[in-house]
Amino acid sequence: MWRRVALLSSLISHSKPSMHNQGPCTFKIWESFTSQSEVVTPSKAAPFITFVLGGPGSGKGTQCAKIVEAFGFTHVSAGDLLRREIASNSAYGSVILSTIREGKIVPSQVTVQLILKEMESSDNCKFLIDGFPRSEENRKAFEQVIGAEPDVVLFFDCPEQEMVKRVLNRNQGRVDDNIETIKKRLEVFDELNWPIVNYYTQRGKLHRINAVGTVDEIFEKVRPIFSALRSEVVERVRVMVVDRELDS
Ligand SMILES: Nc1ncnc2c1ncn2[C@@H]1O[C@H](COP(=O)(O)OP(=O)(O)O)[C@@H](O)[C@H]1O
Ligand SMILES: O=c1ccn([C@@H]2O[C@H](COP(=O)(O)OP(=O)(O)O)[C@@H](O)[C@H]2O)c(=O)[nH]1
Ligand SMILES: [Mg+2]
Repeated sequence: MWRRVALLSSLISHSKPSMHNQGPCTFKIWESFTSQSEVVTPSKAAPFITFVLGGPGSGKGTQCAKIVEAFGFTHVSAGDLLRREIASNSAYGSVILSTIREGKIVPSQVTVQLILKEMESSDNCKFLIDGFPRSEENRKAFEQVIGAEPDVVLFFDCPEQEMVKRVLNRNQGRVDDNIETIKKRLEVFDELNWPIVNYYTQRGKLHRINAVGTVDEIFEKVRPIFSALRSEVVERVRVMVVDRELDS
């Protein structure tokens, strides 16, 4: 059974009170992390979700900003949420920091809760989830909690050499933008990314984009994907609003 649940995000000790039932895109969350089902049936009244995959420095964040501007999605960067968690001195902060320093993957439970909390605090119905999932375990945890699969998955495919160059020039003061951590991140990416790519390819959801070229050249490959989806997104938003009105 579907039911609206008090938020998983409330499991995070410092989290603010839930904003669910406030925005037009309030959505239903699967009751627990422990659902046994592997493939979860998507709900019509679910937000429109795009996963944005790609190695470190492949241009995920840069392209997300362009998609937000052109198509009005809300950008949810998993990495930014984790860094915010570190900065806020939360209970998980030190574990997250050491995990990021080592180029490893933060436990799904933490990341999924942060993403859901961010989505639930938004009035929007269409989201870009940037830099997530980073493992099959991430993917399963998210899909079980939200009770749906993403609608679209973008994969920015970029040669390692180019990714390393971009990360080393990023200049955002990140603890993981150094050559030692980048090597580890690339190893982790190479080990864990391909099963996710294969899974969504089989499900007909994956768009592989060659991420070499200028930012604008790459966006011209991204734009038609979202242009083609426009009516589907509009319909989803309509269903979500009707659902909320019926619920209230
Ligand atoms: N197509 C591109 N060509 C050259 N540099 C880029 C391109 N796209 C992004 N960058 C730069 O590369 C760095 C990494 O980009 P970013 O969007 O942060 O990647 P990711 O989120 O995948 O790690 C940033 O400094 C960004 O300005
Ligand atoms: O779902 C996620 C997203 C990020 N990270 C951690 O946060 C780091 C930075 O992620 P971000 O997406 O910001 O890096 P980018 O790929 O954009 O360089 C990663 O290397 C991981 O250690 C994670 O564990 N799970
Ligand atoms: Mg990024």
